[in-house]
Amino acid sequence: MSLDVHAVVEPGRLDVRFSLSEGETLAVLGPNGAGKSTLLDVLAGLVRPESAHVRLGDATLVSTGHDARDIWLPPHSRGVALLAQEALLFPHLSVRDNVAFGPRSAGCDRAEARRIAERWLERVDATGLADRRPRRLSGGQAQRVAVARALATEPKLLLLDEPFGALDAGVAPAMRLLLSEVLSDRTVVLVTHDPLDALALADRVIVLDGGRIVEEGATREVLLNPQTEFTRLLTFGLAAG
Ligand SMILES: Nc1ncnc2c1ncn2[C@@H]1O[C@H](COP(=O)(O)OP(=O)(O)OP(=O)(O)O)[C@@H](O)[C@H]1O
Repeated sequence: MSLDVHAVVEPGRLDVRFSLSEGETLAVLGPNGAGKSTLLDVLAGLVRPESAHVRLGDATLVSTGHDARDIWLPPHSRGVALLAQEALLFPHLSVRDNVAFGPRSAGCDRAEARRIAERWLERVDATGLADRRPRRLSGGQAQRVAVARALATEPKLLLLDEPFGALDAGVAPAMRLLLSEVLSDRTVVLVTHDPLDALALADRVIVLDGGRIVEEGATREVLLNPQTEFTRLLTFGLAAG
């Protein structure tokens, strides 16, 4: 689904306008406090902007501050899934039931939800983990299950918040490869501190600072021709590769 965003949250916290075509991945970069998480929270429905117009495909998710007819879709009605830094699996459910939870909540019967869960566990190479409880998973395994859980709901928009942030450096490349496979043709907003994530996964990049977009464009264009000090430092050495 295409995404059109105009959102203003508190003075200086966020003031952005951008569009994303169906099937594109957008990486959001920026220094600490730039507004990256606030942007994801607005899209997920966890923060109410003062003024905003957010459309996902044909659906208006938020329209506030424009006229008397405010629209505010609650998080569960948006078709938006958020994958956070920590896997945040339900500890009392097996891996299979964690992944089946979304399809069940969306109205699938038990057998259908189980089939969907098993298909997604296979996609993320976690079939052998299906009967385990989350406490018996490594960080990398838990994050793969979290990817399956997020995608099993067939979200129209997937939000990724530092998806490798809590993983050991040795595990991150395998996760990056997995995501590059399962994210193709999906509409995705990815917050990251790592330019390699952007290069591997994103079609386009925006750089935020002080809540505003200070650079935007095709991934390579932005990363190889940095216009701000932040991006210059972040990508130092990339051009040589
Ligand atoms: N719950 C909140 N209420 C009010 N202001 C907040 C809240 N959370 C964050 N802020 C402020 O909003 C601004 C943007 O913060 P945000 O967490 O979105 O930045 P970020 O780019 O995600 O940073 P980081 O990389 O450190 O996670 C900051 O000035 C921050 O202090």
